[in-house]
Amino acid sequence: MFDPALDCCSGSGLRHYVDCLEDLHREVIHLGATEVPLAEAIGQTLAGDLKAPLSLPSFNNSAMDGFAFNSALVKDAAMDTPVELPIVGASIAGDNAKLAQLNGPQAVKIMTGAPLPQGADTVLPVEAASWETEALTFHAPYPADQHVRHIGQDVAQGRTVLKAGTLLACQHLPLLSALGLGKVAVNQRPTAAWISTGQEIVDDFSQPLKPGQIYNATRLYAETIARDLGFNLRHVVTVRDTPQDFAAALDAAIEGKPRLILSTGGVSAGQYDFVKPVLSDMGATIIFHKARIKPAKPVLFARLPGGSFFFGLPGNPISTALALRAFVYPFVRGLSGQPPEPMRVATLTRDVQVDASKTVFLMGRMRLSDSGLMIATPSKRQQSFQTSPFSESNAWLMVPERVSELCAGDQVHCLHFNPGSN
Ligand SMILES: Nc1nc2c(c(=O)[nH]1)N[C@H]1C(S)=C(S)[C@@H](COP(=O)(O)OP(=O)(O)OC[C@H]3O[C@@H](n4cnc5c(N)ncnc54)[C@H](O)[C@@H]3O)O[C@H]1N2
Ligand code: MOO
Repeated sequence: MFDPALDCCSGSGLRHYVDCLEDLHREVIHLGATEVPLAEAIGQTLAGDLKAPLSLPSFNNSAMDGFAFNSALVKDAAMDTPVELPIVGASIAGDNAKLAQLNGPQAVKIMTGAPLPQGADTVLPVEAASWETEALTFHAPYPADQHVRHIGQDVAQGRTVLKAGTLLACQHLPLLSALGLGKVAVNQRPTAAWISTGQEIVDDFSQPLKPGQIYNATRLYAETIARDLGFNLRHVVTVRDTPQDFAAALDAAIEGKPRLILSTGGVSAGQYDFVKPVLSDMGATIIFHKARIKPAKPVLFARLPGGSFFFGLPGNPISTALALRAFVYPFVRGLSGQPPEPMRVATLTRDVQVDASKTVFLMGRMRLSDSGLMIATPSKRQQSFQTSPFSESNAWLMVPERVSELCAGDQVHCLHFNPGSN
């Protein structure tokens, strides 16, 4: 007999998304900092403020190929009283012989980036100079401080150049490289193990499918998005969906002492949905199971006896992707010492109707309109087995509980698939 209280789709008795986020937040343990080579630090967050160990530039130097001299020497130059400065040498970038020094009325040839000789205060570009091999001739005064790049004009030594928590990206590399920072302290990223479950799942794409089999739609996605979601996937397996196979896979994963173990499938209500009983048998603490959301309703979060955290991601590919983005990512951010992610807001381009009994995440596309407004268009197809609308989308548009309809022009909160793409 149909019992509305047990109706899987009614949402009653399931945990509110916001309560799940609070549960996750409560379990967060800050993993601390680690020093990594600069190139590896990209995509990670700084553990502390980064101070400049040297000034940039670290010496006064020329911004042009030309001649360096002291402007006071030519202050009285005029057409009928020209001033000649003998050219006594050259300052070349990287030539660390002796820093050229000017003694009295002299000039030196100087190359872009070469140190400004002592006694010089200005640079005349070669195209603007009247010169022969031996001397420069001035028929007019020339101002001080032309084409000179001063010590610290980019960065002063000791200055905080990047704040703790900054997500390091490629644009930081020229600065950090110029400062010679070969290693930087970043917040540790959690390590993770991934267990795909299901006897129907085939990982080898060269293998023709037998009746009832399907290719693994989420393993490669997980392996690839892990970096952007802030964790290092170290151990990846696919196992049959029996309690014994899953328990063995879990034991093997635990041996590697990952901070996170993520599995797909087996968390719903069917007879093969063995994840929760296996976890309970091994003494895990189930922190939540099933949320008032769509998709990914059966998502499960637990603490394992050895100290790892476990996420049971629902097996439908789109549910797996949502659970990774909306549950695993906020937790990983916390582990890595980052504050909660501010959600982005966009203007809907069309009306949507949703089930108001749950928080609904819609696949869609966010983009800047021609007028510079962030707009979001939900896909017309939203089923959790549908990988093709997902492939056309770049964000989840979140419609909170108790909202059954949003209209074109309304604001909607969005989670970009790739959190680093802001
Ligand atoms: N009676 C009920 N049935 C279902 C409920 C429910 O509440 N009552 N919830 C549905 C919802 S919602 C979801 S989501 C799924 C989640 O199920 P499981 O996590 O237990 O996952 P499976 O049953 O193992 O698989 C579901 C579906 O996804 C396919 N799958 C699994 N892994 C992969 C993979 N790596 N690549 C591609 N496809 C995958 C699997 O073949 C199934 O079709 O349960 C609903 N059922
Ligand atoms: O939550 Mo399931 O993800 O609706 O298909």
